[in-house]
Amino acid sequence: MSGPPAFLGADVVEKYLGYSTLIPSLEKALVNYSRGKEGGIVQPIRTIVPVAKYRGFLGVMPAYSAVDDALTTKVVTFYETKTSSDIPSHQATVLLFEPSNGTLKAVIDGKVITDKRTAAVSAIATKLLKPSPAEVLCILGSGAQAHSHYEAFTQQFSFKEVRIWSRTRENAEKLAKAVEGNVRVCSTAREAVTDADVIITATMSTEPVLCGDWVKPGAHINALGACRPDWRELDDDLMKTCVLYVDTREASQKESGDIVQSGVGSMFCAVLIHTPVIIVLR
Ligand SMILES: NC(=O)C1=CN([C@@H]2O[C@H](COP(=O)(O)OP(=O)(O)OC[C@H]3O[C@@H](n4cnc5c(N)ncnc54)[C@H](O)[C@@H]3O)[C@@H](O)[C@H]2O)C=CC1
Ligand SMILES: O=C([O-])C1=[NH+]CCC1
Repeated sequence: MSGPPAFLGADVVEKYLGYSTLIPSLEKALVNYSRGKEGGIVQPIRTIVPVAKYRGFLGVMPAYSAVDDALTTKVVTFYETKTSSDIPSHQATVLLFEPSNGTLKAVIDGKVITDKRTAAVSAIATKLLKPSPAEVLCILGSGAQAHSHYEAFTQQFSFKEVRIWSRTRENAEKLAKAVEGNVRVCSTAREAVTDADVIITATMSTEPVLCGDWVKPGAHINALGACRPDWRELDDDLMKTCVLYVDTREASQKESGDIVQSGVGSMFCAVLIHTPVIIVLR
């Protein structure tokens, strides 16, 4: 009889899950996922259970990778309004199983994984799609995803200027103080995105926070916040004049409010809308 599962807490995940290994692993996982059956990854569209009474959601995200021989499920909860400052809006746990017999091998903190894997996927897309030169980075939002994206993007790229906007200026200033490097806190989203080459929208907004006519043609946008069909970050103008890239066609057409509520088009700037990609732990 195998022993109890290992427990890997947030501090361990934070220590050992670095972008230098995470990004190449995710690049392989994304390629394998995109190859369909040949890629050997089974990752059905996640199940989301609304907890309407509390404006929350429970997400269950199973996956099996034949190439890694890894069987896992992430369980995530996320709430539109925080009940207390010390409980994050998003909490997650990853369960890792022995694929040959189903034994639970590890219980792993999923919050740090979620923060880092989402930023890593945005960085992978940005590496491929950003304009050249790309000198100005703008982040809309100041929460956990904004922070992880800041860390990943300032490690992976060298921007001359980084700007942050948040609906609560104080939170944007807190993030700017918490990170290394110069950050300009902007008073409006429009000020932050004007002439930006790479834009990250990482808010939990249900209405657009980024308008097409603010965006420089050719800019690259990583839009990750609107992961419910009735949430939005990007306005119709932007959605109808962009080249749209998604990591998961089926999931994005079901979950992304920016896609569900607006439809898609094609023009200059590239937008990555990504829904969950589970990382396969080695
Ligand atoms: N695409 C993906 O794979 C993932 C997407 N997400 C989504 O990304 C978003 C950000 O996640 P976290 O940073 O973890 O959340 P968080 O709670 O740490 O931060 C949320 C940010 O959004 C801002 N915000 C909330 N309501 C807003 C509104 N109405 N207008 C403008 N700003 C608003 C908050 O001020 C805060 O800066 C969420 O919508 C989350 O569901 C999170 C994880 C993965
Ligand atoms: O992938 C994920 O864990 C989530 N996507 C949106 C909320 C949480």
